[in-house]
Amino acid sequence: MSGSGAAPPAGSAGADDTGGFALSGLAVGYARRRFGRRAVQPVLSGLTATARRGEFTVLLGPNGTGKSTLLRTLAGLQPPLDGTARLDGVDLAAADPDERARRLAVVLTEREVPGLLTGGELVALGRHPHTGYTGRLTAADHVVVRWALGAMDAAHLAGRRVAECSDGERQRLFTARALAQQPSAILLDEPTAFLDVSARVALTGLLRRLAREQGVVVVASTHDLELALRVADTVWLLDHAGRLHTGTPEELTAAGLVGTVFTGDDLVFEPGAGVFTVRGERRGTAAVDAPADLAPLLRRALERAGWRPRASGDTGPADLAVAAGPDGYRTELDGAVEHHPTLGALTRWAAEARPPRP
Ligand SMILES: Nc1ncnc2c1ncn2[C@@H]1O[C@H](COP(=O)(O)OP(=O)(O)OP(=O)(O)O)[C@@H](O)[C@H]1O
Repeated sequence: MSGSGAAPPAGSAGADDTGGFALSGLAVGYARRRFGRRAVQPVLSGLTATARRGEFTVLLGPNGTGKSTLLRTLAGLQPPLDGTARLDGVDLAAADPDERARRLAVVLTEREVPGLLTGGELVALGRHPHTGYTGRLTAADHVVVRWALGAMDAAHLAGRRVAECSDGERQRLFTARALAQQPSAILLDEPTAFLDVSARVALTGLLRRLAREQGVVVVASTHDLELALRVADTVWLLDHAGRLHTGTPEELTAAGLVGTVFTGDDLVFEPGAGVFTVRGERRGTAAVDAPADLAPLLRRALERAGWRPRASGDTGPADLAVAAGPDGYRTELDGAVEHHPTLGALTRWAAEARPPRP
């Protein structure tokens, strides 16, 4: 996904700079008729939050907390059980479909694959809210379609059948279709799910740029926590009890909320580094002496082997001392010095070694 140099052609986005999404006392869930009576199954209730224009808002939460249900409700695809969700003051649940399509693009996880369409034709569908009665694309529409394909690094997929694309390629095309729509707001449900690591970073970067440069409201759910905490302007964090916490990534981290919601028996959140580490057996502390480019790798290898590496600059005593040299790695544990020719050999040794008994 390039997107960086290529500015999208001017569209409707950014026309109204007062708005964004506003949730007020919103309740979302499912209602169905059973034995002639309406049975309501709420998933989330009492949600109050905003997603501003020009900001990249990321929706986080453990499995089954209601992220997709919330996004579908914001998209106007299912009615709220209570309260309102407005985009630029317009209640999308009550708006007519054409009006909604001009304002809002949605990229959901569950979608039918239009098998006979080519990638280019699929992306061109994004222009339909703007093409009027005939549905014919103008030269300006084609420019937008080409831009959207290029922004998602999907120009080479323009002539390929969507049915013959991989999951990741399809994800790019559906996202390009949303870009081609040039909406005021884009909602995306797990947009990075099928993408490789560089495409994930590129897509999140593109979404953030779109928000900033075009004044678009972008709300995306993801399980890609570490990346989300790096790129989001605002986080909507759903906890296990269905409460929605909002703030910047640093605010929610400092309040201990990210750690509380996602830390489990095996996973622990390190607020300073903004990363999750696997909690395992702790063998003891390890001091690392290595060049700056090698030290983080060495620390991570030791940590996976069950040691607790000292932070760089911490010169306090440690159970294990590891020093990188030109011929490999020297370890000193309980007075015994050993030499390990490679990082792999050191890691295997560290996983077996035991700290001195107290
Ligand atoms: N069509 C449906 N009818 C009834 N209940 C549903 C329906 N779809 C989802 N649910 C329920 O709503 C709750 C929230 O589901 P939802 O898919 O919104 O969660 P999620 O946070 O997106 O989960 P995940 O992270 O696993 O994708 C779950 O308990 C789920 O079983």
